[in-house]
Amino acid sequence: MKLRLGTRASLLARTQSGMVADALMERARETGVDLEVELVEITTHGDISRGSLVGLSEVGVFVAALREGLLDGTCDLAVHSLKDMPTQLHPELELAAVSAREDVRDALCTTGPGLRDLPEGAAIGTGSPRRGAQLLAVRPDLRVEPLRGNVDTRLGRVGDDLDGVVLAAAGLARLGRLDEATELIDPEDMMPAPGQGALAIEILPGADAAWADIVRSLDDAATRAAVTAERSLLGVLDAGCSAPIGAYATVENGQLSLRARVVDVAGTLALNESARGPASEAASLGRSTGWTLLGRGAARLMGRN
Ligand SMILES: NCc1[nH]cc(CCC(=O)O)c1CC(=O)O
Repeated sequence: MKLRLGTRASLLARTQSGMVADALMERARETGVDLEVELVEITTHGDISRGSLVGLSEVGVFVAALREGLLDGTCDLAVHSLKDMPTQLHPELELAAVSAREDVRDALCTTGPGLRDLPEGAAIGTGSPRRGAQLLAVRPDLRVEPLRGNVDTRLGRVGDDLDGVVLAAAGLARLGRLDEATELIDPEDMMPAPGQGALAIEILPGADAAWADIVRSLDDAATRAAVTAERSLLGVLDAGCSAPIGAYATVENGQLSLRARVVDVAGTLALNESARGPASEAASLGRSTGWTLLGRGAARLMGRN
């Protein structure tokens, strides 16, 4: 049978979607299921909008159009960067799989120097308040400049009007351009975004076809538990991918370790929390850590009240 996989049109999105399509066809071959997967490009509001992420009122703009494609039958499955998904799951869709995570770190791309040896006052591009604030926490002298556009456009500005840019290592890796990272920033210096580096595959719920089970077999339990904790925390803080919040969970022998950080956009104040517990309790661990951060003044730090 032939499946239509809905994807955003950017090179990164098509590359990620192509990897999922290949993985599905490989699994199908292994299990003797006849399966072909073709990419269907769907244009999203997020690809068109030019403003900074902060200016976008809707959380998950990158995701909404793909979901529409699923619901109106344009595609059978949709691949999203999990980082871009709203913390609330869609009530009419099934999150069938969370893929094994790529490198979760943020990558600093410069003409040579690392974060600690950039020249005084260097201009670093990022549209993310989370990245901007954490850059300033390490190097208060840096100039954080707004940055949008696809990976190629962003990298093209390094050594042009910017001294560097910060991008997700996962995106660079998938595009085969990880060698352009000057430094993979230690999560202690730059806590990644909740869900960074993982892909999500959504389908219409309850599909009992053989293909749906193949999609579900791509799920990586450890990654799912980790991102569940991170996203539950983000949900309690009532925030999305443009918030100055980092969270990073790992799972080892069924034990989940979660670290989280809320920063003010100036990078002068930060709240750090960590928690450990069974991976099976991922959601409640994330929520309770979120409540702890709120109790310590996270909302005020984010400029809410
Ligand atoms: N918000 C855009 C976005 N969503 C996911 C990724 C990277 C891939 C990933 O995190 O899995 C990116 C680009 C970036 O942050 O540099």
